[in-house]
Amino acid sequence: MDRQFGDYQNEIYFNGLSGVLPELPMSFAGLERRAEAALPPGVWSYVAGGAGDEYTQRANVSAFERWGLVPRMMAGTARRDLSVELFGLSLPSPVFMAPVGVLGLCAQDGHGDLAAARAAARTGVPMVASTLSVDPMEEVAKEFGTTPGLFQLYTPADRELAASLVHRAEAAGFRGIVVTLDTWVTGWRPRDLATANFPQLRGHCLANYTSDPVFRSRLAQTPEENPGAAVLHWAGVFPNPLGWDDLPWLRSLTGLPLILKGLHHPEDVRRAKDGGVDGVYCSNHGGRQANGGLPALEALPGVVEAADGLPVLFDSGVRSGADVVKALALGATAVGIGRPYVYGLAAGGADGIVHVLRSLLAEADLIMAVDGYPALADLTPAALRRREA
Ligand SMILES: Cc1cc2nc3c(=O)[nH]c(=O)nc-3n(C[C@H](O)[C@H](O)[C@H](O)COP(=O)(O)O)c2cc1C
Ligand SMILES: CCCCC(=O)C(=O)O
Repeated sequence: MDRQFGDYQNEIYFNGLSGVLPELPMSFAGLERRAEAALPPGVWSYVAGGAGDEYTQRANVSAFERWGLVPRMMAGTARRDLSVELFGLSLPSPVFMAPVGVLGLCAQDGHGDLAAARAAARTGVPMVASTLSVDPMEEVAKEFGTTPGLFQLYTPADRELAASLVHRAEAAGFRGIVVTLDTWVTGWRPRDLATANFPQLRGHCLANYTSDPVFRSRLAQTPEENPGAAVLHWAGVFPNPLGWDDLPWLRSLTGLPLILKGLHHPEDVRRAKDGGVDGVYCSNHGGRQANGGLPALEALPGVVEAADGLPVLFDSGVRSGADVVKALALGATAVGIGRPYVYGLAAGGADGIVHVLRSLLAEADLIMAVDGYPALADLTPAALRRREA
């Protein structure tokens, strides 16, 4: 993104900033309210909720308040450059859509995965498409346009099925495989336990499995004939606690960039690096898996140091352009947006996602302009001060 200072104000007030819709809220709090009103209660509580009393989920967000960018003046920021090279891809900005299962259920037409892919095409913001989707990955990938997409793998215990999912992603044109390590079993999520509706929610998001030749070959009847048996079979192969011994096998599955999601400990980052991954992804799954842990942002500097030059993706708690800038300054190569774009989807479909992404990027760009950091390379830990609690 290369913009002239002042563009946003002119566009927003006089012409409308492309993609930013006056009828949708500009604040995260407003979006949250709009999404809650738009979604069925069970879907809302699934998306908005987290593990335990949601302390970690809240701490992910408040962790950003402890950091502040130190403004620099007369820094020649009339033009900024947010473009980034990642895994050999040239991206217009260092922002991506984090993988979200059940996206399909957050769209009025039931096709939220396709909506997110269309938003990726319109904004250049890549989508990491979840294994758990309403539409099969091949259909999702068709909507990406020229924006690259990544595939997020939940690694089933059935290795042939895992290989099939990865090879389908390669064939469909995905440009990287993100293996999520922290959700081989679902965390303690009181809101879902109370509504007890999440098995049904996930049952709707198994298109990547029910369309898979290996998965289908394991069933006595087709998923169309006996959907219940297909869901049960899925529930049997989903839980798969991977060990470091599995990394050579994972690595052997694909020549695409391989990224491990859920890493916090520097020792884990070093093991991943030694195992030949192309990137590490620091995330605590938005506080949905284990409560009581530190905010993901606290782990980021240690992950960056251990990654020692390997790209570091980050998510968990990013709610604004200011948060994006802070995560970049703490060393993230690219920053994942989670719940905000899901709320945009619920509020306004693909247009709602574009609205959220464009607003976030406009704010990040303006902060770089106003605070005197014209390039991503200028955003280093030295640009930040930490406020004690
Ligand atoms: C409703 C929902 C579903 C999610 N599904 C997945 C998923 O399928 N795969 C995955 O790796 N992460 C999943 N995540 C985690 C996100 O990728 C990301 O780590 C998280 O949303 C970041 O936290 P935040 O949204 O609070 O910023 C999901 C998150 C939400 C909110
Ligand atoms: C089994 C987990 C499914 C999707 C997910 O990752 C989430 O809800 O956080």
